[in-house]
This record gives sequence, C-alpha cells and structure tokens, in this order.
Amino acid sequence: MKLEIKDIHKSFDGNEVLHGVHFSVESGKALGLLGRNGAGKTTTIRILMDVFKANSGSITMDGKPFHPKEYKIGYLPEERGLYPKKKVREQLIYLAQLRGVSYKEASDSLKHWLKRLGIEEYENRRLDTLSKGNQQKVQLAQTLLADPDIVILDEPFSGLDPVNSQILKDVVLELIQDHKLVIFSSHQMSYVEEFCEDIAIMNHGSIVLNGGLKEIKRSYGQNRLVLQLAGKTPEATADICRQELLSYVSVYEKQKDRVILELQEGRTKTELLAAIVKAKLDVEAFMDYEPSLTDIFVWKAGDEA
Ligand SMILES: Nc1ncnc2c1ncn2[C@@H]1O[C@H](COP(=O)(O)OP(=O)(O)OP(=O)(O)O)[C@@H](O)[C@H]1O
Repeated sequence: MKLEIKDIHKSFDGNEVLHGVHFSVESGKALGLLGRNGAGKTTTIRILMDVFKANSGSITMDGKPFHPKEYKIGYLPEERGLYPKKKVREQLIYLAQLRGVSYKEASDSLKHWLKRLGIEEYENRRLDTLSKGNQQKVQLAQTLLADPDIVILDEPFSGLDPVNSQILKDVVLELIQDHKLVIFSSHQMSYVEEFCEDIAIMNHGSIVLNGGLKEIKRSYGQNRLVLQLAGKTPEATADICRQELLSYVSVYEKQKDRVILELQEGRTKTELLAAIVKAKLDVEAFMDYEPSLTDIFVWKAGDEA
C-alpha cells in the first residue's frame, strides 16, 4: 500500500495553517512526521483521519481516493481519548467491537496486547486508577487491538520509562516488519532515527524536507569531515586547521572533542588527508561527517520567523 498526501491546504477562520503539505508512506516503512510545536502535524493527521476536511489537495491510497473508513487504522491521537472511569477490558473490547471486531477476536487480541505491554494485571481496573505510563500503554493496546494495517502514532513514547520505551520500540519495529504502514509523529529524534526510513519535516505549515533519512544525512554530510587531534582541544584543533590546512578546509563547527571541517571548493578528501600527513598532525580520528537528525531538524526548522 502506498499512501500519498498531495498539496494539502487548510485554513481555520480564513487563516491558512497548511500550505501545500505533501509526502508519501508505504507499507513496511515508517515515516517520521516532524516539526516544531504548531507546525501542523496534528492538523495533517486529522485531515488524513477525516476529522477535518482539507480546503484543497488530495489523499490517495495506491492511486485511488483514500477514505479512512475503508481501512483498518490504529490511531494513537495526541489527545488520548479513553474513558477514565471505565474498566480497561470493558472499554477496549467495546471500542474494538465498534470497529467491527468480534467479541472473541477482541478478547484474544486484548489478552495478547495486555501481556505484550506488561499490563495484564490492570485488565479489570478503572483506567483513572492507573499510573500515567500504564494509561499510555492501555491507549497503545487500544490502537493495536484491531490488527490495523495503518498505524498512526502521535508521540507514543510520552510518559513511558526507559524499560517501557524499549517494549514499545520492539512493538513498533515488529509493526514495520509485519508490513504495516506506520506514521510516527514525535519530537524525540532518537526514536525517529531508529524506526523511520523516511522523514517529512514541517515548518509553519509547509514541508521543508522530505525523503529517505539515509540519503538526507548523506547529502547534508557531503564535503564535511570530522577531525580530532590527539591531546588537542577543539579550539586548538581549529586553530591548527586554520594555520596548516586553510587552502583545503574551513572550520564548520567545533564540537565536544572534535571539529567539523568543510572542504574548500574543488578540494577532495584525499588531498586533505595528504595535507594532514604532510603537516605531521597527530590524528586521533578522521572520518566523514554524518549529521544527526537533531542537527538536520535544527537547520531546517530552527529558524523562527
Ligand atoms: N481547530 C483549530 N482551530 C483553529 N486553529 C487551529 C485548530 N487546530 C489547529 N490550529 C492551528 O493550526 C496550527 C497547527 O497546529 P497543529 O496542532 O497541527 O500543530 P502540531 O505540529 O501538531 O503541534 P504540536 O507539536 O504542538 O502538537 C497552529 O497554529 C494551531 O493553532
């Protein structure tokens, strides 16, 4: 399955908040939908889920108009929507049945997910008597109960401790392996880096970067190299580079114990390496620079207009 979101515009009271949002996601892959607070992620997801209508643009699945009702979708919304006063089992079975799952199937699936998420003992407890993290896990069980083909997770890790985060990480990886189509919206870049083959970064209602994470990292790392000199601070290394290697590189950034260098126009990595050897610098590390997703995010979405 391939879901394509094309040129979505959305206004609230005449104020346009989405300006031509576009991205695509395929089964067996996860798309990381990223953006600062207010960038438009939740609005985009709500349009996808038919909670809101877009003013213009289209959403297609395998080339045909997409209607969420025709698919099994597990949606973990940003604002969690379970009944606090109702018992866990009672409400999850009820909600699964509303989505067309038989009592027997819902019951079996409930057992599976409560066990998988380590919350079996709370089956007959009222939701509001559970801790925040366990309530979050009940929400996740609800999202996955009807064995969805499309899984949309808005900040699924919020409130989870490291052990529970690990359980959820394994679950998300399994969903991807099981060929589900996963959209994952989060501010926690490390999770996005772990799961998502593709990313879409939104800023002020527009997509400012979209594509394969590996390719994006490669292109952002192009012409940049990491150099660490033995026993030298980054400041000292930067000074040495300016003195000895000026015609090859400029100092792009100083980091904790290393510097990021940018090759001068027309210079190659091999030439730089030869110059480093010629200058008899005591090299501790020299490698291609690969920016983190956080670096890329800050470059693309950090400019507050
Ligand atoms: N129902 C609404 N009526 C009016 N404006 C809205 C409505 N829903 C969202 N907006 C506006 O649309 C913009 C995008 O909001 P949205 O909730 O989609 O951002 P987000 O990227 O999900 O942010 P966050 O990371 O904080 O959840 C914001 O300026 C918000 O105020």
